[in-house]
Amino acid sequence: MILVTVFWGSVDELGEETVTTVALKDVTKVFKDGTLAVDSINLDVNDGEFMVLLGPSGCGKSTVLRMIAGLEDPTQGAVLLDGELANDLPPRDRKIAMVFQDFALYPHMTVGDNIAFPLRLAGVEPTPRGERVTDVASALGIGDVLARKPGQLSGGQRQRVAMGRAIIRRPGLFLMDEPLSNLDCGLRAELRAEISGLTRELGVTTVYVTHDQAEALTMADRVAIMRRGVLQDVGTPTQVYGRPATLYVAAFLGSPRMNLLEASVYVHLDRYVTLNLGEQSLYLPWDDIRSRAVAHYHGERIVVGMRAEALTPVSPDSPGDVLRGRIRYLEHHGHESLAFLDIGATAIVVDEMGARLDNPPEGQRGLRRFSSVMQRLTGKAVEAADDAAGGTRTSVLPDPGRHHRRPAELAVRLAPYPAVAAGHPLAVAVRMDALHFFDERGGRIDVGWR
Ligand SMILES: Nc1ncnc2c1ncn2[C@@H]1O[C@H](COP(=O)(O)OP(=O)(O)OP(=O)(O)O)[C@@H](O)[C@H]1O
Repeated sequence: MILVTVFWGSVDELGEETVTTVALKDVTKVFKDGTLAVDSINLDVNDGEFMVLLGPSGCGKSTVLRMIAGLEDPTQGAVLLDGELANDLPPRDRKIAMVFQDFALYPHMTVGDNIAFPLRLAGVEPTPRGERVTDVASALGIGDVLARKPGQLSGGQRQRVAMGRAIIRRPGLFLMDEPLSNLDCGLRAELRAEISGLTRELGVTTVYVTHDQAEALTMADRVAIMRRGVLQDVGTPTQVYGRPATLYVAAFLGSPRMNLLEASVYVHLDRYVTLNLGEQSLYLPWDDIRSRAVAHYHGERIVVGMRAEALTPVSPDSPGDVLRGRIRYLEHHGHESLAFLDIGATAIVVDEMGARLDNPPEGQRGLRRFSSVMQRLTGKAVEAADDAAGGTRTSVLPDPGRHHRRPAELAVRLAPYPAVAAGHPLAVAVRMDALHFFDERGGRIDVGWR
């Protein structure tokens, strides 16, 4: 573990003020060839925060980072650094340090000279420069390779040198673009702990780009999840994992992936809401506050999400919220096994293009019709439901792209050496409070939205 005991504030090595906060206001980037890379993004990164931009390849993460660095101009919107409009500020005046995926070290210079380079450029005298390099290198665990050239280093060492060069001026804002993606798995895990430890210890604001959810969830104070230029969700790892704002985020985060099942909704007023999954149903009790929000979809299809941790194997005759099926196949992962269960349901597979249930167009009319029936029947209850749904549905507009369906294979966690095998029947208790609900556009159906 890297230990740095000096507190680094918002003044850099040369005593210059540094930037510590970033705000993006309706930032859009359209490239010359017409590619819409970033679509009206709003994001605040707070002082000292470790913000991770997460999303698949091509979703626009690097373009966001490059706009913060000043390497790309936004087509529209404002990039604010410490609250000041920075759209026209050249990169060198932004007081930001950046680390890239390919390290970008000078091959002909020694490690020490590489790390010292920003200080040399700024005219710092050799003696203080040398002392500073020694401090930083020993903090990064590369004190013994200062005389080597980058070509004589391992990938992990090269990445540490790149970090050293970036932090030597004690920046207030640190941008990192997939800094670990060229490293092997074990080293990535080691370095991600080091990087997040180091940046926290330094109190430096960090924006970190990755497509690796494990990196995002373990390192971030907050994660911003992007898809095709659109920001889908922003929150702490617990928030985005525990209450994903969109179907896409639900499908993207977690391993095994969240089970996403198509369900038809039927309301039995004052009793429960039936979630018909095909051959089996789950029942959301009416006194569960979420049933009011789900009830809006009476007669329609929604998506019910359940992570493997919401499912516990039970004996086949167990009462309550239980799904029964047959094991299609097992996957052994050493510390656990996963069983994939045929339960006679339909899975929604969210592909890169998007997710949408092709509800009949009259679906919305059905909803309104149902609401008015509810209103007549219950009066107040509908107002509450309306409030809940209106006030809590996410404002994110997921891209209504395509999805596909296939027979569901419900992922269930089992012990490492389970007593069951493919073909065996299995029953699982469902933790109803751990279910997620999404509408036909991929937006979350919820109450008490964060
Ligand atoms: N200079 C450019 N001209 C045209 N299109 C570009 C340019 N740079 C990037 N793009 C496009 O903009 C979109 C977003 O690219 P960006 O590099 O920001 O994605 P990313 O999420 O960082 O992906 P990756 O993880 O693969 O680096 C992609 O469709 C990409 O092809």
